Amino acid sequence: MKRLALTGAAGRVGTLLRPLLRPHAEHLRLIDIDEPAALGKNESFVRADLARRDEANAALQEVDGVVHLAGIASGVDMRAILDANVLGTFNLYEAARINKVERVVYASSNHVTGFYPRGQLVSPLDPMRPDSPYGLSKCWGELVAGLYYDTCGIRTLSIRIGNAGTYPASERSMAIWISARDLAQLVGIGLTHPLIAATVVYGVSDAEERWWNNGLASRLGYQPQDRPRDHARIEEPSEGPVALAFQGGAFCETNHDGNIRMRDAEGLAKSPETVP
Ligand SMILES: NC(=O)c1ccc[n+]([C@@H]2O[C@H](COP(=O)([O-])OP(=O)(O)OC[C@H]3O[C@@H](n4cnc5c(N)ncnc54)[C@H](O)[C@@H]3O)[C@@H](O)[C@H]2O)c1
Ligand SMILES: O=C(O)[C@H]1O[C@@H](O)[C@H](O)[C@@H](O)[C@@H]1O
Repeated sequence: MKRLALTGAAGRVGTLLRPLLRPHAEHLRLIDIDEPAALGKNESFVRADLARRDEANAALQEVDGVVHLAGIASGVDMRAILDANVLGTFNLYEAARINKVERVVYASSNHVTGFYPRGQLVSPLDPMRPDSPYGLSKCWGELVAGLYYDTCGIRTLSIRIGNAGTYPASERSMAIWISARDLAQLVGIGLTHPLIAATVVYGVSDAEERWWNNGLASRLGYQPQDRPRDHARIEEPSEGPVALAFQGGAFCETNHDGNIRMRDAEGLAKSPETVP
């Protein structure tokens, strides 16, 4: 790819991805409200708040593809999430349309399906089951991607990233961690695969314990190189009963009354003895 943009470039995942993306682009434009660490030879920085339409439009001028990481990465502050994730992602796609950007890789999240029980193998085709205001905002992002493929042909790979920390730091992350190089491999697929339209995969390395059916990612050529157990440094405290029951972990505890409920794909209540 000639000119690639990376939003949220100053953040944790952006900082991990930059050195892996740079060799594959003639130019990498870093977009963020905060300044990223020292620029490399083929990098430039554009300060932009994507919640502002004019700044988003200007930031995406003359790029061929964009990896969209910018946003609030956790939490329950709905005002901030509405600005950065909901409005920010909408503006990103409007800017892509106006500037004729053909490809987007969208940093979605496992929290789109965080309220599935841990014993259940979930696929991107299963109904969304967000676990928090943050998870809801990521559902929105995936839906926006679909709208912009249907209306103007912008192709998006939404990657429901598990945990992209530098190493797996909790029991939960043993099932959901993705290394930077595996994530970069998925990003590459998203930017180049001819069949991508509005496609959703999970972003996970070669985990022993599987929560997600990632067959679609395999069909697109994804071959994870790293195994969470080879990198694990467990240091996070063990989780409470609600967090332990569901894939989203502690995110599921937001406003949770402590009564664990399950439902089926049709939205009907499951009795506890049929769980999962
Ligand atoms: N870290 C993970 O394990 C993980 C897992 C799943 C999904 N994700 C998603 O990946 C993305 C990056 O996550 P992260 O952990 O690097 O988060 P982060 O908070 O470290 O980085 C987010 C970056 O986005 C920027 N940003 C926020 N609002 C913005 C706005 N309005 N305009 C421009 N820039 C803005 C911030 O300044 C920050 O540099 C997020 O969208 C997050 O939801 C991360
Ligand atoms: O579930 C997880 O571990 C991760 O999920 C991501 O969506 C969040 O951005 C990150 O802060 C969490 O650590």
